[in-house]
Amino acid sequence: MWFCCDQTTARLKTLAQAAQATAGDWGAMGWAILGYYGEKTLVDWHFMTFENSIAFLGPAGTYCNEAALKFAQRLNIDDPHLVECSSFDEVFDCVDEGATRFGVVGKENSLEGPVTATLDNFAFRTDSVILAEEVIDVNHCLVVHPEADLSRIVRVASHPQGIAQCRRFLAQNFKGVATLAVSSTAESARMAAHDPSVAGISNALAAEVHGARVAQRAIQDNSENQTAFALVGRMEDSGLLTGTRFKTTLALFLRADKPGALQMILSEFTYAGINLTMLQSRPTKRQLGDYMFFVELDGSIHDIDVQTALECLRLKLREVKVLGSYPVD
Ligand SMILES: O=C(O)C(=O)C[C@]1(C(=O)O)C=C[C@@H](O)C=C1
Repeated sequence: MWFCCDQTTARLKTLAQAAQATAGDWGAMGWAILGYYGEKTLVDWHFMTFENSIAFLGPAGTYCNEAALKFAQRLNIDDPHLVECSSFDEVFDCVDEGATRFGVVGKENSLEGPVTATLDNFAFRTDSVILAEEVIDVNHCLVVHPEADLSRIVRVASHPQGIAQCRRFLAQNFKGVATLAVSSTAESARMAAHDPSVAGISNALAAEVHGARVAQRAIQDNSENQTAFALVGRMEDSGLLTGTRFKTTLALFLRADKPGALQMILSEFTYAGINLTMLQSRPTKRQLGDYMFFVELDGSIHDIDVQTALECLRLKLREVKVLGSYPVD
């Protein structure tokens, strides 16, 4: 059921949550914003089925939204019920609390590296796992109010990753202008559409959805800018998607910090002939100087060589947590 209303997206979210609370056993209400035109919002209102629900970083038009639609296609979900969240933490909460079956979070960017907040969620907060990976091309635009004068911009807003990926452009074109970190790139487009003194960094779709104007395209420091997103879900759903190429992501916790600990880990992968695609150390959050490692490798936990390496590591480490073993195409 579609309808057009004169409510803001924030107010609609409150209404949708109230409807969900009263929906009871016969299913929750779901809704998706199809377009936002000034004060009017075109809404697709439906009964949400848990099976088709995907939480993503909103509002509409984020790169995460693009990834969620690609995952829906791979899952053969024709009418995904997309649930908008304001952070990746909230996406994890949706899946963990059973509000949605799936969630989509940023995992790694080709310019800025691993999304550490996502890795930390997997290592320390959630029992959900990575079910699949989808790589999205990131083409940032400078987006402004339709009547904005570029010389009067006093703030450039975006997701911290968006700002970091356009550092050179900002230094050359907005020297001395303050930057503002907001929850997503599309949120910065929404802000720009309402305030001529604020510019946003987002894709062209977000500008169109939220009523902003694209002032300049391709402003990222490197044209080869891509972000890998993870489909997050319960362990029971791993294996739902199949593919020809697999990756496995691990969180490795040492028994004790000692010389050669990292070399010992790496040598297990070398002996098993496994190619690593990412290595990241992160604080264990127990005490200063205490670190654990995230490792991503080519292969599946069903491969004999991966199983061999994991068995050896389990003998030597305090914990080997498999964050997911999933198809990448
Ligand atoms: O803000 C968005 O549009 C997002 O989907 C988040 C995100 C990220 O987490 O890195 C995704 C891609 C870009 O790298 C910038 C921001």
